Formats: sequence, structure tokens, C-alpha cells
Amino acid sequence: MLDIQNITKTYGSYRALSGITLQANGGEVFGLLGPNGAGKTTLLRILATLLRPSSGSASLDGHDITRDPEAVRRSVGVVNGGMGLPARLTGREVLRSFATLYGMTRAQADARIAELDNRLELGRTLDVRAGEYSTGMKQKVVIARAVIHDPPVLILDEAASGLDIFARRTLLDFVHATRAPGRLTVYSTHVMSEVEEVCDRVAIMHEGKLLNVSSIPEVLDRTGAASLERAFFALVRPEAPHAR
Ligand SMILES: Nc1ncnc2c1ncn2[C@@H]1O[C@H](COP(=O)(O)OP(=O)(O)OP(=O)(O)O)[C@@H](O)[C@H]1O
Repeated sequence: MLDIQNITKTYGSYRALSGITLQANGGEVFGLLGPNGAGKTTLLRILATLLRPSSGSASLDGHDITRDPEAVRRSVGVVNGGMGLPARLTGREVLRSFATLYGMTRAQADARIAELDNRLELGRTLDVRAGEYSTGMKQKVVIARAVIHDPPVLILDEAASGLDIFARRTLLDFVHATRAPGRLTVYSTHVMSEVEEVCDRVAIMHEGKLLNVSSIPEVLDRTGAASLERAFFALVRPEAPHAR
């Protein structure tokens, strides 16, 4: 479902990604975990065809990111920090306009909005203008907008950032409920507890490099660490005393 082969990205002389190779499968919630600057956003922007890799290749749902970016964009929904909503539109208007862009009829759009209302508890966000939203309301509509066309691949980049515990819970429950054969969610975060809760496997990144890809029990086993946080330190600084 996701196949990344030796992706490198340089900004001038700075190497943000060094030869990333990994695969993720349908049915998985796949975590991307790393501290600020690890390269997670750069990698996800490349997968979403918003940025070109310096070298290497990747395919998503069978579509090559450089040869067939249009097909990749149809197959993927993306949530990242930089997405605004038009202040004068209600949630329903935002979702209907995006549904139209994806070629959906009004009836299809409204059926999908009703389904997403159910799963994301959109509630009054649908009928209130985006300019009046709280952070949690905004993020719910941003997520609904990303998946309005029911893409097989969902990319969430720090999607829980800034959310209160209710909105965070709705998001994590949505991610759980979205897990299905033929569907992949890539969940990027620097928050270990979110990975522990929702991810089947996790890629641990640091300074543009991939340190480990496995399930959480496997990385604990490999490092001899008692928690994911300690496993991270064991991978980054094996000599440090807090690694285990
Ligand atoms: N346009 C750019 N020009 C130069 N350097 C960049 C650019 N975009 C990112 N970088 C650098 O590449 C590195 C990786 O950044 P990236 O945003 O991918 O990391 P991240 O893991 O998503 O971290 P964060 O959680 O802080 O967003 C960082 O050192 C960053 O400063």
C-alpha cells in the first residue's frame, strides 16, 4: 500500500532525509515517530506530492508519486498543521465544496457528511461558520475535509496537536475505527503515548534517518527498554544511562 525506496531530501547542503526505505500495508495504522526536526513532515509532504524528493521513489496505493501525482492525490487524504478554513463558510459548506472538487454529487456529499458527522461528532460545526470555531471544532472539520472522498490512505501529521482531551479522544477513536483491510493510516507525531495507543507498527526517525521499523513489542524487545520513550533513547543514544 505504501512503498518508499531510498528517499533522500536535501535543502541546499542540509540533508533532511537520508535514504528512507520502508513499506506499510493496508489494514495498518502506521506510526512515524520522532522529535522536532526528525524529517517526518518532509517525508509526508513528499508522499502527499507537495514536495519532490531529491532522490529515491515511492508509491501509494500503487501510484508512483512522481510519475502519477494526480492519482496519488485522489488516493490520499492529508491533515497537517498548516491548513486553514475559509472563515465565512460553515463546516457543511466547506465539506460540500471539497466533495464537488472530487466529483461527488450533492446527494453523495450529504450522505458522506452524515457518516462523518456520526464518526467525528461534527455536530454544530456543520452549521457554524469556521471563523467562530474553537481549535477542536476546526480540526474535526479539517479531518472530515481530508477524508470526504473516502481515500484509502490517510496521512495525519501532528493531527492531535493543540486539541483538548475530548477532541483528541474523538480523533484517536476515529483512527481506530478507520483501520480496515485495504486502508492505511500514516500517523505522524512526536507524542509516544499516541503511537502506543493507535499504531500497529512504528517507524522511529531521528535527524533524517530511520532507526527502527517494527511493532512496539518488537522494538521494546530489541532494545530491552521498558517503554517506547526509553526504546527511543536506546536507539538514539545507546550509551546513555536513561536508555533502559
Ligand atoms: N524548506 C526548508 N528549507 C530548509 N530546511 C528545511 C526546510 N523544511 C524543513 N527543513 C529542515 O529539515 C529538517 C526536518 O524538518 P521536518 O519539518 O521534516 O521535521 P519534523 O520531524 O516534521 O519536525 P517537526 O515536528 O518540528 O515539524 C529540519 O531540520 C528543518 O529545519
